[in-house]
Parts: sequence; C-alpha cells; structure tokens
Amino acid sequence: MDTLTGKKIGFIGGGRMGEGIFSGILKAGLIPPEDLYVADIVDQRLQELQEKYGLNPINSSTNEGIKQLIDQVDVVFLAVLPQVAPKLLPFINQCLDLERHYVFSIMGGVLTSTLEETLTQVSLVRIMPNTPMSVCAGCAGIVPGKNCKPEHKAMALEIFNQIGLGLLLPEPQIDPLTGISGCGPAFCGIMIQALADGGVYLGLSRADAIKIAAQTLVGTGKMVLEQGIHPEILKDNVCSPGGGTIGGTVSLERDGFRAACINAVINAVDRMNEVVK
Ligand SMILES: NC(=O)C1=CN([C@@H]2O[C@H](COP(=O)(O)OP(=O)(O)OC[C@H]3O[C@@H](n4cnc5c(N)ncnc54)[C@H](OP(=O)(O)O)[C@@H]3O)[C@@H](O)[C@H]2O)C=CC1
Ligand SMILES: O=C(O)[C@@H]1CCC=N1
Repeated sequence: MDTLTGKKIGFIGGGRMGEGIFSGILKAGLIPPEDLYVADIVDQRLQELQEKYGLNPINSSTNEGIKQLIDQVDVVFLAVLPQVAPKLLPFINQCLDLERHYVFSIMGGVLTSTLEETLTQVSLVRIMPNTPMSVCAGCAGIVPGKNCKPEHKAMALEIFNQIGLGLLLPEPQIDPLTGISGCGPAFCGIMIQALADGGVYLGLSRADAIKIAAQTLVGTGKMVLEQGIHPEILKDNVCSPGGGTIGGTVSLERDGFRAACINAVINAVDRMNEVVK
C-alpha cells in the first residue's frame, strides 16, 4: 500500500519528537521532502531542519503560520508540548477542513477525549511514538478517536509499522506503553552510558565502550523480538555456573536494578499525568 502517495504532511512543532517521526518517514521514502511542512516558532531551528532535510519551513509564532501550514497539508501532526496545546487547539480547529484534513496527535498524556473537547469533528488519531523512529526502529501506540475514519486508522498503522512497530491499543494502555517505549530511550541511554562507564573503568576507550554497549542492547532486543526468547531464559543462557555473568547479576539484584527499572516506568507516567492535569 502506498500509504502516503500524493499526501502532504504538516508538523506543528519541529522539536525532537517531531523530527524523529518525519526523519523516519523521509528515510523510509514514504513522502519526498517537498511534501513535508514543519511549523515552529524558532527561525534558527526551522533553518537547521530545512538545511538538513529540504522540507518546507513555516514560522508559526503567530496564528497566521499555523493557518498557512494547515492550508498546505492533508495530515496535521500535533507535535508541541502538552502545555502549549490549550492555546493552539481552538485556532487549529477553526482552520481545519473536515473533508480534507485529519489530525495525528503525539502529545504525551493528552487523551483523545481531551482533544475532542476542542477538535470536535475532525478525524483524529492519538499516537504515542518514540525517538528511535528516526532510524525506523520506533515503537508507537495508536488510538483512533471517536470520529476517526477507518482509512485514517489504517494509515496510522501503516505509517508507524514502516518506521517501527505500530500497535493498536485501548487508550488506558497508552500510559504504560509511554512509560516503557516513549520514555525508554532515555532509560536505555542511561544504561548504555552506565555499562560503558564500567568498560572505561576497566580500560576501554569511551567510544568503543559506548559502541559495544549499544550493540549489545540492540542484539538482545532482536533476540527477544525475532527468536521469541523469554528475557529470563536469555539471562539464564548467559549465566554460566560459577561464572562471571551470575556474579554481575547478583550485583545488579543487590543494587536494586529491577526495582529501579520498574519505578522509572511508574514514576514517568505519574509525572506525565501531573503535567496534563
Ligand atoms: N521527546 C520524546 O521522546 C517524545 C515526545 N512526545 C511528545 O511529543 C511532543 C513534542 O515533544 P518534543 O519534540 O520532545 O518537544 P520539543 O520541545 O523538542 O519540541 C516542541 C517544539 O514545538 C515548538 N513550539 C512551541 N510552540 C509552538 C507553536 N505555536 N507552533 C509551532 N511550534 C511550537 C517548540 O519551540 P520552543 O522550544 O521554542 O518552545 C519546540 O521546538 C510532546 O507533546 C511530547 O509529550 C511523545 C513521545 C516521545
Ligand atoms: O517526557 C515526556 O513527557 C515525553 C513523553 C514521552 C517521552 N517524552
């Protein structure tokens, strides 16, 4: 299916996550850069994005820029911080043509029902992406809104399955997904750096240690996904009796590694929900 052939895509918010998605879309060849429009309030950021990707930049520090973007595109991605949304949504709603436009919101913690209080009629999908979309290895939770047309739900799934793994989920499951995959690249980054610190302590160069740690996370994830190996068996298969890995495992358990990971997911979701309250 040529999901996006002939479609123009617009991002309101050209920050880190917006860039993660549109760079993945461009990398996967779903649209050419001339069909991509990005609105942001910082000219320097827009210039950087235009130089890097050849996209169409629009300054949206006034509502005129938002209107200009919406007039150009079919799909409108809402990629600003949730705190910015209440100010923007009423104007966005006025600019939408219900026959032409549909909205994909990636704003953390903002429910479809909240979006629909202002975007009352448009076909919309809530998506919770993550930054690895930029290398087409993302993970996205997808929730169609109550006015979502079937073709837009199918399109969201198709796009996000081409730049990673797209999962259609009931909305209450988006919070836990966010705690793992939305926030997870930060947690995995910390783990890569911490593993690398261990390697540096033992004499590796920082660059080699980071490469080795990152490749180990990628490879381990692939074994779980591609070979269906349960994580606990994966661990058991590496722990030789009386060997080094069980020594490291005992040390991780003593230092509360599992509890730290569990609490990171739970606290991330609690904090995100405080912001949108
Ligand atoms: N980062 C991530 O890993 C993930 C983020 N998300 C969600 O994605 C959304 C964006 O996050 P992220 O990209 O990290 O945030 P960023 O702060 O990096 O990006 C948001 C961008 O929107 C700009 N902006 C503010 N007001 C406007 C406006 N009126 N018109 C256009 N642009 C505007 C900001 O400019 P300025 O900085 O000058 O205010 C900034 O460049 C959030 O809702 C977040 O919850 C979801 C999943 C993962
Ligand atoms: O930190 C945040 O709130 C956003 C949502 C998920 C990842 N980043």
